[in-house]
Amino acid sequence: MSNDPDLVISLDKATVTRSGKDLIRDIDWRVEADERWVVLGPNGAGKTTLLSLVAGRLHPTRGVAQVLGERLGRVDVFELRARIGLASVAVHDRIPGDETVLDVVVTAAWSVVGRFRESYDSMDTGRATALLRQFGAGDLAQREYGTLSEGERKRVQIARALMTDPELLLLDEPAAGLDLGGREDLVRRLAEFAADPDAPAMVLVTHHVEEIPPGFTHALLLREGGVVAAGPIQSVMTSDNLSKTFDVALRLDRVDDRFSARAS
Ligand SMILES: Nc1ncnc2c1ncn2[C@@H]1O[C@H](COP(=O)(O)OP(=O)(O)OP(=O)(O)O)[C@@H](O)[C@H]1O
Repeated sequence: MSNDPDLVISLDKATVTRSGKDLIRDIDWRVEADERWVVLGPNGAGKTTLLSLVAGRLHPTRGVAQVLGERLGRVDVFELRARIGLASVAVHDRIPGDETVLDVVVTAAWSVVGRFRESYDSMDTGRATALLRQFGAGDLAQREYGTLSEGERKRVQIARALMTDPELLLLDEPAAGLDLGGREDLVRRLAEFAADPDAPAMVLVTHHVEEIPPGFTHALLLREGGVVAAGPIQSVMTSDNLSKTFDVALRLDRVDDRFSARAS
């Protein structure tokens, strides 16, 4: 086991098998504290499975998975999960629709400390409000979560994931379902956040190269449960690698730190 304190994720030949099928297979992956990764791949490639693994929601069937220095399968995942912020549809499904947005964000802290409180600490409320503002959802604090649009919910989920000041932030398709203006606004906010040296290590899953925020440092391309390429974003994000990943001839363009792709 590595003792490198900056190593946030360390997978060695990690494999997750369900119903006789390898959903991800022999994944070797290292993520350091100051890195911001994008995980890209087509439908069914295993992106969500990989994210669930590093979120401590799954154990590897084979191989070794270490997150924040703890080996999955050997550690109390409840404590580990408290150190990880996860924004995903799975989290959304557990949020009651009649809860106010502010409650949705503040209660992330409660579940971590594992105690019930009748009223908020003003520090919690202040932090939640600041996070909602940071991700463009400040005006929504008093709304019922169930009444929000998909794009609005995504912003609230990110604020909730950050409420506990996690050491690792996992974002599952944060821009999915957003309109063009909403996507561009969120990409800009994520880019600003990624540039903050105090921000946690990040892993962002997406299908679309347009959703990669500038400043993201590394990319992992997945196809059929295996890694096509992984490493610094400049060397991994090529037309060749992208074509292999999506199994279609693609041309990748990069302008001002933003990517776009089309069939070639
Ligand atoms: N419990 C399970 N048993 C069998 N197959 C499963 C199970 N869970 C997921 N799969 C399959 O594993 C593959 C990888 O799923 P996963 O959700 O990780 O992919 P993904 O890259 O996130 O896909 P998408 O982009 O469509 O969300 C898919 O083909 C899926 O149908």
